[in-house]
Amino acid sequence: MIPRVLSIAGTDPTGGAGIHADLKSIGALGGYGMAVVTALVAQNTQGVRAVHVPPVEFLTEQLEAVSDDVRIDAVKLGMLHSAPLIAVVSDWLSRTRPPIIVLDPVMVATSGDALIDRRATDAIRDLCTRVDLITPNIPELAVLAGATPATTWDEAVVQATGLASSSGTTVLLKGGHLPSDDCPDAIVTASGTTTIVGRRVPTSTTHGTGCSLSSAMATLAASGLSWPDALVRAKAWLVGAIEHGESLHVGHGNGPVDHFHELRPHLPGAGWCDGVWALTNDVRARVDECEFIRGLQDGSLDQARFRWYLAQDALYLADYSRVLARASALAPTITEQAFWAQCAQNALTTETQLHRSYLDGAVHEPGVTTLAYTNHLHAVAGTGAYAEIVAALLPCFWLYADLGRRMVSSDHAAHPYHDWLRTYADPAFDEATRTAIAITDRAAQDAGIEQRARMRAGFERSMRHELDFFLAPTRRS
Ligand SMILES: Nc1ncnc2c1ncn2[C@@H]1O[C@H](COP(=O)(O)OP(=O)(O)O)[C@@H](O)[C@H]1O
Ligand SMILES: Cc1ncc(COP(=O)(O)O)c(N)n1
Repeated sequence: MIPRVLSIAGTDPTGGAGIHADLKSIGALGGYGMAVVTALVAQNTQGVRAVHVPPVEFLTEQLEAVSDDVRIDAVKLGMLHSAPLIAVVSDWLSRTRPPIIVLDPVMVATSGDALIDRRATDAIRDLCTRVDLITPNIPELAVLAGATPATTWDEAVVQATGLASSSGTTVLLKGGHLPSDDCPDAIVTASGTTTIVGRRVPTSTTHGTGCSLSSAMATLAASGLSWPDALVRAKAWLVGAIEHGESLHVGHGNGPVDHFHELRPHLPGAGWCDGVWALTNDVRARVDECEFIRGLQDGSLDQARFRWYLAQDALYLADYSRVLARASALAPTITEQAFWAQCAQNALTTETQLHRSYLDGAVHEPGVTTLAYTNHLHAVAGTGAYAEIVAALLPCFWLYADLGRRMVSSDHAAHPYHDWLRTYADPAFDEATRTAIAITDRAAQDAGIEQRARMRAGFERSMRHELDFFLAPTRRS
């Protein structure tokens, strides 16, 4: 039988928490999801902006529309914003008596914003006595236990045991908020504790984890699993969802988890590069605005500044070529090895030839900006894996191809920077950039979460060095 699970909760228009997370979790664990909305929340991965609570009579209408028609196997209770809403839900629960009720006593969002009003806390405490499982996080447990937030797992177990005794129900104690390297959870009753160990994923994509876990527990219990067995399954699923959250590229704050990661092993992990490219939009907007780029485009750039830039760029390219050669040395296939070797060669010939035609072979010293960028690339090449090296190399391809494509409309045969503009608008350069992106996407797909975090850091750092490189000619540093 497919369990019919009803979430009674608030909304999250970005789809990561509240009823949206609940419906995804219920579906991911094999249930049929339904939802009654308690509150409309204008929120995203960065925080809560506003909460609108429809009249309580309408909450009753929604609840009855479901229970008049559908046999409900489990209910998950999420954000219950105020005491009158809790009274309506409580009354409906007494009348319909669903076989399984899980209460996630949502009080504060991961962003730190309050999600219930103060008077609702007492009503939640009362509701705890009427459900089968309560899933508080550490701060919520402290409120319900009338204590200060636990700072150790043992202290949290004591508080959870007290809550289980006083409410006469089972508590799912969650270790997410404790400052430890692991991330245990436990099923706690007045008579004992079953701890399920878990590893902590080093990520900020944890928006909606509490919502997701509680609805997963409701679904698994409705499928016949005991609370400890349900927790073992839910936790294995959730840790994977947390690990895959970053590849969704949703939002700039605490991103959501990937509820359906178990459905996707067959799909290519395309899109990693698009995600990090979008994360650097602000840096590239500053590149577009800088005096150097504007002058290059309309031809008004001072020739001396351009020559200074080219001298630095020639020095940069000599080092860039060495790092491209390192990517070639580490490439997993002959095709990729040949691609990077060709790029290393191109950096030394085509582009430095262009420079020689402007620079008359004069010798120059690298500026601090040039050194900072090449030091970064050499550092990645020295210690990083292939995936990290290609991610750090990519901004130089992509930014120039993007600029070349957009600036070509200003080019003409008599443009003072015609050669420069033509080089980067060359379709062959665009093609090489697309290959570099495809290689980096594939490398990201094979990388683990920590390596992807390093790839992202290296990509972002290279992009900031690109911006500095365009700012440097104006400062001559
Ligand atoms: N970084 C993380 N790595 C692995 N599991 C985590 C991480 N953060 C939270 N969890 C798990 O997510 C679930 C929700 O935990 P928690 O953050 O404590 O609650 P809430 O989301 O309600 O604040 C728990 O199972 C917890 O162990
Ligand atoms: C509508 C709603 N309900 C709950 C949460 C808590 O989210 P989390 O699971 O991250 O604590 C939220 N942000 N929004």
